[in-house]
Amino acid sequence: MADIIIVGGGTAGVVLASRLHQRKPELSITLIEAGPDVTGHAHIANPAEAALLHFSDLDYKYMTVPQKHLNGAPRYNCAIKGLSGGTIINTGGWVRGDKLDYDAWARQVDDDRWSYDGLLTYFKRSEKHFDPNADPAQHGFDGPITTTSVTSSGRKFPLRDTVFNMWSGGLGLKHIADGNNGHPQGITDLVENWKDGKRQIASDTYPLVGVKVLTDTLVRCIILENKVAVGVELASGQKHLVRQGGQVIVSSGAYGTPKVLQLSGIGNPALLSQHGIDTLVDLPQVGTNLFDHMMLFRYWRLRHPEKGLAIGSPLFGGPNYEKGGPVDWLVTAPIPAAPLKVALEKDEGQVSDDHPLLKGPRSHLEMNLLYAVFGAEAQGLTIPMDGNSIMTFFMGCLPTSRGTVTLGSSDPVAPPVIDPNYFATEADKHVMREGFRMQSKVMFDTSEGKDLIFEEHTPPGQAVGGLDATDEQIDERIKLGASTVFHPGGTAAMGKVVDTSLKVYGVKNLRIVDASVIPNPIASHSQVTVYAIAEQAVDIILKEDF
Ligand SMILES: Cc1cc2nc3c(=O)[nH]c(=O)nc-3n(C[C@H](O)[C@H](O)[C@H](O)COP(=O)(O)OP(=O)(O)OC[C@H]3O[C@@H](n4cnc5c(N)ncnc54)[C@H](O)[C@@H]3O)c2cc1C
Repeated sequence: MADIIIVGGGTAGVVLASRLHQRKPELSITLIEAGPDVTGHAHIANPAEAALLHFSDLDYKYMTVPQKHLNGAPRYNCAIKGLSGGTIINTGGWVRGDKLDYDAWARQVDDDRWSYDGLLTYFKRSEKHFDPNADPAQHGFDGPITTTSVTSSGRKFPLRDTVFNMWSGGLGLKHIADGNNGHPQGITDLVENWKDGKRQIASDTYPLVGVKVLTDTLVRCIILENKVAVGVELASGQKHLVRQGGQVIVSSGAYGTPKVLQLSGIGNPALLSQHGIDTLVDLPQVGTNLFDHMMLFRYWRLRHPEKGLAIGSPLFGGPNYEKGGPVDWLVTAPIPAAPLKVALEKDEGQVSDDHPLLKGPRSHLEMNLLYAVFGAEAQGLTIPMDGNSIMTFFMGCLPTSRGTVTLGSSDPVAPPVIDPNYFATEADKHVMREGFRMQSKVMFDTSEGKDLIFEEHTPPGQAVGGLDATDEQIDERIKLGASTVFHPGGTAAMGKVVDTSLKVYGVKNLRIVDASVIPNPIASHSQVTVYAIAEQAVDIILKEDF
């Protein structure tokens, strides 16, 4: 019998298992992962090959239910089945986000361990920061995950200065030297967790030697005896038990964790009974509160592609170009509070100026410009990656739309029913329209943009997205083309499903450690937060229980 069983060997599960073993080798830890060990897989080391993993055997290939506010169309939501989880496919953006979001989280659950300062030790513990001269109060230099910036990798893209001037001239934003110190608003070098241009999956950076790892092993449910977790049952029917006083930790990701809980009889009785599952713990918030970041790509034809400005041109290439993404700058911006307040009031009734999304200013939008084109077919466009075009991206960082993850069946192999309810609120619509307009301004209304861009590739049947685009025209573009940034969270939220020590309410010896515990969206990409949650969980578990 194990001391600890971890369900899900993804990002959080691997960190937990590795660190718990490192800190207390006498603990017997079993890590159970539904997918395979991907060591040596052909398409993983090179980040540029991630596209080949989408819709592969490593992808759960989730589709959402038809999205009411996106023309009734479902959306593809990739999630990875394999030891190391999302780190097998993710884009490597290493983005800590905004201090204010973590501080709001801590205030909401009344526990400073989840504030920015409370998590800082763990942000630092996970990283080996690329700049040895960076502020040691903010950065770690001997953690497992090597980070790199555009500058530190030696990439020098031809449009670097032009694009900087577009963002700063168009939006009035300033350069910031460090975008990962909790104050990201401005224009900063993109930071990624590539090491010499290669992917670092969680199980490479956090070794699992000494941990009992079961791969290709799907957990059906947690075994509860009188509301105490005593082990897990596999889809095969086999059982794995923890010793008395041992612990089960669910780290199955924002889609997998609520599914495992619900299959275990922990959830909303009305929903569980639809699948013949007896409710053992009445916890209706399980699987609610799903949030996700939504984004829109836009595509732009270059005026002078012969200068070799983008991937596909034979002239685009240079020292170290393979060391990271074809991007220079990450841009984080607030939006004006007054019109956002009007939108929020349509959703929530009267709100005060102290509303969490108004006071700050908060980091509402993230944007960048890529010297590449991909994904255009989702908007009905055919744009070859031949160096003639580039693309931009913007993401609404603090969505207020909330959705659900529920069971479609009591069969553990069946996918969960995912309804992110994208674009449901007036506030989200307002923020996305602002993002669209900011990009139009940068591309059409700065001297650098006018020199650079010949025209936008407008999706068929859509109005040209010029400076005078109406709300309705922008909404149509978003309904057609918006998609996930693959940052689901919140489905076993702290304060709703788990307490601030990550313990499931109403159950003994059961914790959750993964993206599902984050109570509200963070203006970041989620891996930094997930690594920090797992690092902090190790301290909490060892202090409180072992
Ligand atoms: C395509 C893509 C691009 C991304 N890009 C970025 C990026 O650039 N930057 C960034 O910060 N973040 C990015 N992310 C998000 C980031 O990778 C995730 O937020 C993070 O990996 C989530 O970690 P997790 O531990 O919560 O879940 P996961 O890493 O998803 O791990 C969950 C694991 O649990 C396993 N599991 C589920 N159910 C069971 C079960 N019943 N039994 C056994 N095992 C089970 C799964 O197979 C999986 O391995 C991206 C994600 C994707 C999919």
